[in-house]
Amino acid sequence: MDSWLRSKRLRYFDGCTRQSDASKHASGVSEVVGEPSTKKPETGKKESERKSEFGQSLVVEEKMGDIFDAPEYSVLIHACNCEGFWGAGIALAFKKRYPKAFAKYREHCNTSDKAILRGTAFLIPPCEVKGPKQFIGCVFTSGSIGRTKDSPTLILANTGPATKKLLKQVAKLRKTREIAELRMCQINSGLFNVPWKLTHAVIENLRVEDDCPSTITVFGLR
Ligand SMILES: Nc1ncnc2c1ncn2[C@@H]1O[C@H](COP(=O)(O)OP(=O)(O)OC[C@H]2O[C@H](OP(=O)(O)O)[C@H](O)[C@@H]2O)[C@@H](O)[C@H]1O
Repeated sequence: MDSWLRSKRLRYFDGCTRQSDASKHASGVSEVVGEPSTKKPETGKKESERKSEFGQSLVVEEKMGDIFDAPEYSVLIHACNCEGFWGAGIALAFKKRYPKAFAKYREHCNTSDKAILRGTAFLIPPCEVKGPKQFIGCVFTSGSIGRTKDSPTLILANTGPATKKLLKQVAKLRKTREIAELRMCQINSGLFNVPWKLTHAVIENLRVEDDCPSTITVFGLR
């Protein structure tokens, strides 16, 4: 693809920072993200080379394995609805492992304006009395669940802004807390029914501010 056109498209993604933007432009997103990324992973580049006056590109590293098998004080990221349910899939596994974090997530949903939750993020500090101490990173990629979940187009439009906001929250946290790893599951690819390669393309095309983590490791079971 013509590099100028490609850079315009990437800028379009990064520009969707509010739900209203995401909704407004959602119809154009599937065309962009439906195209498999031709961009080579930039893992070979030095961090300084990936940085520019516009921030840095995000590197997505993929590994096979269990997201929960992480060192303590890692950030574990998963996709959430805005209704306050972790009722199935990996969310249910989070709820069982981290019930107090679930209570914080539910309270956040219940006390927030649902109209603006989509495309945002919520970082929950370790709060369990028992079990491993982990930060839980919630990215709100769909308003609801089941048959009323958002369309794949809208979920993808929410994913970029939500991930960027989470990384910004991690950047702030890193100033005062030690963080071991940043782990994400293959968000949106199960119950939200969005092929992982489309979400992957959105995330790896993000540009983040220089103080944000520059690498996300995605753990998949297949
Ligand atoms: N231990 C593990 N380590 C690594 N990867 C693991 C894993 N266990 C499962 N996976 C994979 O993790 C991906 C996500 O798959 P999921 O279907 O769960 O999540 P999603 O992001 O599509 O959808 C979110 C909504 O699902 C929920 O349920 P409710 O809507 O509440 O009913 C929420 O509340 C949200 O709303 C799939 O690739 C799984 O193979």
